[in-house]
Amino acid sequence: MKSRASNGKNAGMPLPPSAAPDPIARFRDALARAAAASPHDATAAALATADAHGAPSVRMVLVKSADARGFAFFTNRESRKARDLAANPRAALCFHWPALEEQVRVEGAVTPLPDAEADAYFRSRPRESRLGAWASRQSAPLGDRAELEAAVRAVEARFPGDDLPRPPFWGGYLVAPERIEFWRSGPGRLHHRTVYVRRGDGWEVGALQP
Ligand SMILES: Cc1cc2nc3c(=O)[nH]c(=O)nc-3n(C[C@H](O)[C@H](O)[C@H](O)COP(=O)(O)O)c2cc1C
Repeated sequence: MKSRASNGKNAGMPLPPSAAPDPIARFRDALARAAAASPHDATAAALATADAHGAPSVRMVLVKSADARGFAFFTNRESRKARDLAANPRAALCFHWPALEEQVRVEGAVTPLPDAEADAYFRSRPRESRLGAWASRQSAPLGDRAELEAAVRAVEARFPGDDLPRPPFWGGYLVAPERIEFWRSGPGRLHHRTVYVRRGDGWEVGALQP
């Protein structure tokens, strides 16, 4: 079977400036191109964490911002990923944009985002999502679905108005990148890989074999 990423669609296309000194700007450019190229949410990324014993786990998250500080996502702070991050505050993100035949990998240390930022983002979410955040003890075992629906009704009763505050167990995390790799497909699987490694205030840029 021919993989989507092997058809050399990007062959002959000018490479983005591989020596671009700012990988965050390059990421934002790629994200904008991905958002324009496909109806799928381009901010979706696989988030890999590891527990105290180094055992990895991975799941998708939506990366809500990427700037000089890092890549931000929001979640339940008692979830499995949050427990991993408490024990081992490092993570990796992987974005894949099939329409572009591009991938971006990010690795770095993780810190919780300030509560004020989590409050601001939580307020921007639809009421249903805010109710769900309150009702779900994310990653805990679920007896049956009715249990969850009852939890939603209990939250609705507790907060009848539109003013639904952020649950204390819900918040954001920031992955401060130490390494960012841009991959794009090339002909004959001779793909293009450019890696940026944090060096002090700047970035060291290099190429990797495909
Ligand atoms: C496309 C996509 C985006 C998701 N975004 C988030 C997110 O931003 N935050 C979150 O907590 N879970 C998100 N999820 C659910 C997670 O993948 C995961 O099921 C959940 O966070 C529990 O993971 P954990 O038990 O490893 O902590 C998303 C799932 C998908 C498929």
